[in-house]
Parts: sequence; C-alpha cells; structure tokens
Amino acid sequence: MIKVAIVGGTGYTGVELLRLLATHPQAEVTVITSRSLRGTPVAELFSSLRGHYDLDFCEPDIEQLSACDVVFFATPHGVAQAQVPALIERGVRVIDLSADFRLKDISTWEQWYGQEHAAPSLAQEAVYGLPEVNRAEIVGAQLVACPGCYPTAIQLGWIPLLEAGVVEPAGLIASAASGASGAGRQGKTDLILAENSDNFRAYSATGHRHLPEIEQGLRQVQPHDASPAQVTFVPHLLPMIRGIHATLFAKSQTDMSPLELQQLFENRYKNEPCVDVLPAGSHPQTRSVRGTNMCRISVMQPQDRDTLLVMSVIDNLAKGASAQAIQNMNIMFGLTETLGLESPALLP
Ligand SMILES: NC(=O)C1=CN([C@@H]2O[C@H](COP(=O)(O)OP(=O)(O)OC[C@H]3O[C@@H](n4cnc5c(N)ncnc54)[C@H](OP(=O)(O)O)[C@@H]3O)[C@@H](O)[C@H]2O)C=CC1
Ligand SMILES: CC(=O)N[C@@H](CCC(=O)OP(=O)(O)O)C(=O)O
Repeated sequence: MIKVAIVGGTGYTGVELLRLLATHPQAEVTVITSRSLRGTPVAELFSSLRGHYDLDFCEPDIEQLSACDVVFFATPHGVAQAQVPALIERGVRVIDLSADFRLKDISTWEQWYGQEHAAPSLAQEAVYGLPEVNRAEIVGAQLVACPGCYPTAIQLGWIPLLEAGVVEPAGLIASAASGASGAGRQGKTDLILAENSDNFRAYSATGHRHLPEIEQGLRQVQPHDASPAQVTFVPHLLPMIRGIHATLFAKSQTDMSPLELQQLFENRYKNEPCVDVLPAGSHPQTRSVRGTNMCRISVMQPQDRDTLLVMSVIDNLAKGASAQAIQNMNIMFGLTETLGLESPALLP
C-alpha cells in the first residue's frame, strides 16, 4: 500500500482526492491536513465520506508528512514552494496540484503570481504532470507539478495540431468556460448562487495566469523550427459546479481532408487511456466526463473555411486536478495508470 498524505484536505481538490482515493486498491490516506479544522473528523465535515475515513484533520507537520510515501499539496499557490524543499530533502515524493512548480521561467512565474518564488531550483527539477506528453519523466520524478485545469483541456486539444505543425502558431484562440468549483471553496461574492446562477460572463480576458502555462506546454511539443505558439485566451464562468468546455480556433496551414484530420487526432491519442477522440462531427459535453479522468475531444473544419476547430471537455476537479494527480501517482509508483480512475461519468 502507498501511504498518502494530503496537505489542504478541506478544499475542493482535497476532497476530490479523498473521494477518489477511498476506493483506490493500492493507496491509503494516512495524513490529511487542515489548519482551520484540525481535530475535526474528516467524515464530520464531509458526510459523503462517512464509512470511508476514520481520520481527523491535523496541522501540517513535516515529521508526519515525511513518514508517507507521497504527499499531495492541494493548497493555494505559495504554500507548496515553502514546504516541499524539506520533504524533498527527506526523500519523500511530492505531487503538487497548485501552480508553484509549473513554470520553468521563474521571472514569468513571479510576474503572474505577484510574489517572489521561494524554491526556484526545485521548479527546474519538477516534472510537468501531463502524462500524455511527459510520461517517461513522470516515472522517475520526485516532484510532479500537476497542470492547471484550463491548461489541461487546452493543451490536450491542440497538441496534435501543434506537433504536426499544421496550424499558424501565432494566431491561436482559446475560448473556455469553467464551472464555479474551479475557483475553490472559499466564499467569494461573485460565486454565490444569486450572482453566479442564471448568468454567463467572461473574466480575466486581458490576461489570465494560465496563459504562460498553456504557451509553455504548447511550445514544448512544437517542431524546433516552428515559430512559438501564441495564444489569446478568454476564460468564462459557467453557472454549474464541475466541468470545463474549451473551444479552440486555429488557422489551418494544411490541405488535410476532414478524414485525415480526424485520423491525426485518433493516431495521436490511440494509446492514451484518458483521452477520447470522439467520432467525426460529435460535440463533446461536460456531463460526459463528470467525475472522471477523461478528456473528450472533437476536431472539425466548419464550412471548409481555413479555421480548424477543436472542442475539448474535462472535469476541472478530476482530469483538471485531483484525478490527474492520481494518474501521476500511479505512473510514479509503477501501477496501472488508470487504477482507481475507471468509473464512468455520473449521469444525468
Ligand atoms: N478547483 C479547481 O478546479 C482546481 C484547483 N487547482 C489548484 O489546486 C489548489 C487547491 O485548490 P482548491 O482545492 O480549489 O482550493 P481551496 O481554496 O478550496 O482549498 C485550499 C486548501 O488549502 C489549505 N490551506 C490554505 N492555506 C494553507 C497553508 N498556508 N498551509 C497549509 N494548508 C493551507 C486549506 O485548509 P486550511 O486553511 O484549513 O489549512 C484548504 O484545505 C490551488 O492551488 C488551485 O489553484 C488546480 C486545478 C483545478
Ligand atoms: C472558475 C475559476 O475561477 N477558475 C480558476 C481556475 C484556476 C485554478 O484553479 O488554477 P491554478 O491551479 O492555476 O491556480 C481561475 O480562473 O482562477
């Protein structure tokens, strides 16, 4: 059994880790932290977990954490970079769900996150946990930086086109919408029911902190002689709880037929257990991935114009965060990659 600790167990990604790990056959959560609710039984805060956990929340403590095989950080940015160095020194493996170790360019990180980075050398060592690109590096990694939710949906949607060099890299446009759980469990006025329900709006249209992460990931897969990917990214808030729907527009630089485009995507992902290329002409739906580690994608060329359109859906808390983090754990510990992640989506 892999002994698991979770730092930040009262947030949405923390409780999603707990939900998924409750039935994982090779992992056991032995430490779960919350500073504000230390001493409270997990099953008292989350009655959905009654019968699954006989654990109380505790303060994060380096001795207790380092007695585990792997520590998940489900905390706001800034927390892991302060606590992870001591764990790495003690040989513990770490999977960080926050943005702390995602960007290789530290000045870019500091510019977007508005603070000095406390562990820049660890950010260089960290492996970016998108298995569909970095599986080989994840196997031996001591520190994995899980991708953000929007970057997961957007990169998986565009990777086949960018790798093949068949679209204009400088003019990529991503319009994406997320359920409100993407903003975490903290109370915020614009997320209360009366503000967010029966409403739809964009936010951070002039610059969202996921932009540099998306561009970094896309540039990594481009052919070396390609001009660097540049993305216009506009996120939106959806009046629902879980799910991201990304609509991706790219100017075509190919005369591939619709059938060849479809085959490009199907070939790229044919060995990927967590990416599903839908049949030609299908429109992916967020409910088809709710609670799952799947990304479902469709590609099309509407009206034979020169725009290639990709649609990509994930559950922001699952493939966009906690389930992908467990996929990374499975890879790091030599387990079947989808272990504990096989349940189909919850319908309706
Ligand atoms: N929500 C989503 O869809 C996604 C979130 N992420 C990222 O995952 C991380 C967690 O997100 P989410 O679950 O939504 O966040 P929440 O705000 O819902 O939860 C944060 C958790 O972190 C704990 N925490 C806060 N500050 C500290 C600290 N200084 N030391 C230790 N623990 C702390 C809190 O408990 P307490 O204060 O009691 O200790 C709480 O349990 C964030 O970095 C987020 O950006 C990534 C992808 C998707
Ligand atoms: C709906 C909503 O507010 N979504 C969040 C998603 C960000 C997030 O959780 O990502 P990090 O892990 O990179 O911090 C946002 O746009 O800020």
